[in-house]
Amino acid sequence: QRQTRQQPDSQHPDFHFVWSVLLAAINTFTVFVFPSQSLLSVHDTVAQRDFEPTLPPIPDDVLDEDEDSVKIVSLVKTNEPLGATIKKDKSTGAIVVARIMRGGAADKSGLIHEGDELKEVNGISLEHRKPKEILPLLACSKGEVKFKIIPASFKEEMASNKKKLFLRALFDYDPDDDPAVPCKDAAIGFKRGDVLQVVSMEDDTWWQACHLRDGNARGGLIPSRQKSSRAREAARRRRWSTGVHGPTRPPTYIEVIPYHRDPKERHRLVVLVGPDGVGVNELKRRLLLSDPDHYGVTVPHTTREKRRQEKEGVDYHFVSVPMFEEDILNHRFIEYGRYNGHYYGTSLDSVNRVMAEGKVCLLDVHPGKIKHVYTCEYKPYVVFVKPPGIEELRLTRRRAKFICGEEDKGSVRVFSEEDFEDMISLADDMESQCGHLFEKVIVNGDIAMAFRELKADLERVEQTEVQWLPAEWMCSSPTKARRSCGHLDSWI
Ligand SMILES: Nc1ncnc2c1ncn2[C@@H]1O[C@H](COP(=O)(O)OP(=O)(O)OP(=O)(O)O)[C@@H](O)[C@H]1O
Repeated sequence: QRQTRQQPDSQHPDFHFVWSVLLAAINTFTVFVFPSQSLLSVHDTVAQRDFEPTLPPIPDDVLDEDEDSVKIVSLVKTNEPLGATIKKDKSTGAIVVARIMRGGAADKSGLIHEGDELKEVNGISLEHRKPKEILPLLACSKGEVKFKIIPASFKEEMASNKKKLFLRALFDYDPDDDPAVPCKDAAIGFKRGDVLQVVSMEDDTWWQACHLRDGNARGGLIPSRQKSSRAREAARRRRWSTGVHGPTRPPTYIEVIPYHRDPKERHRLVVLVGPDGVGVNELKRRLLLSDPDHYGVTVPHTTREKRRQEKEGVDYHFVSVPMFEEDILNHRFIEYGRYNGHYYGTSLDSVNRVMAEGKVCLLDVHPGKIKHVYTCEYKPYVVFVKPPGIEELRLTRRRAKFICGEEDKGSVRVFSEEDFEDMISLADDMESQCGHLFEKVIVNGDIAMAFRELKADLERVEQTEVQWLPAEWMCSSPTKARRSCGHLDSWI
């Protein structure tokens, strides 16, 4: 609680304000004004006796105004009129202060302004009332008149907050390498993954944004979505002259919003994706071994017979074909398939089970299946495991063996040159089609280095105070959606 006393304003000698500002958790503040000389002397006596003004209690109902900042203004009625007019806002139906008469009581108090929304008078709600019904309420009140208002200034601030737009860049940008930038000094560079606050989108081709990491950084030019999308499309065409990559536009920015994880909340789901044989399983295995109490993996479902050494719920959930098919129909699988005549699949329930144990669930799926968990419920942190260049693949995988696909009936063999080429080409496809979903890219050259980088990154994510999540996840919650979405498509 903060208390200040203001000296009588020399321009308005008949007014003296005693301000009691109660700062409540939701930015609610209460202002009381006692506008008369006689009241001033009475109050001074009280104040001298008590050594400090006593604070009036916070009205109980103020805290219910979850979303808005409410101001309570108490005016002691004199013979003087308030000196304000009110009207009904046509678009919202709210009662707002239309005019403040110069020199009138409202003007002198400095506490009621044009555009302020009147919510209540003396505890009576003004909702659905016409202005002419409100005037008698004021006329019949005696002594103190208490107004509950939403200040226009706060409404403006809220409106501007709603427009705050944060984007995560999905590509690296260096103005020095961009011949099209109108002024290199006015532009800012960024790396894929950086979060930028967009401050102006007035120009179609060059937006203004600042880096979030540099506190009070100045805004600089960044290529707009339209601009960067075209530039990246052209670059991609230069790399692949054939049209094999289809018409998908390269991702540019994704709209994000801040998220503070409560320690009581579940951990984010960690999704590992990459082309076959790149090392997703190897990295998952190493993570599990490094901290089995902290990391967990899903138990798959299968319709094949249980083998003697296998345990139900540990190696697999063994289920019948009709049960499996029912789960397919009920969309309970993130991914499923048939192998050697049997069904295998990873269910959402198995993910939930690991997460409910308080563990970080490690899930590896085909990138096309990420959509099943791309929600606020799972808040997936998607890591793309990428192969290094072909030289490094040859060097690092000399002794590695991998399990081949269905055609070879699961045989184990060493990598061929063709495997390496396929791995690189598949990784390129994945990146161009799903790159906007990847929050981290790990190049798996040296396995020990890749593992260290992955582990450190996952720890960093857990410890980071503010994480930036795609705004589209929050659209399922109406309150948050109203705050964060609506001004742009979620990924742009
Ligand atoms: N960086 C690396 N250096 C050397 N060998 C590696 C490296 N990463 C993985 N391997 C080896 O490559 C083989 C394939 O790896 P892994 O099984 O993890 O691939 P994967 O991405 O899970 O593919 P799949 O889903 O097809 O099994 C394994 O023998 C693994 O030990």
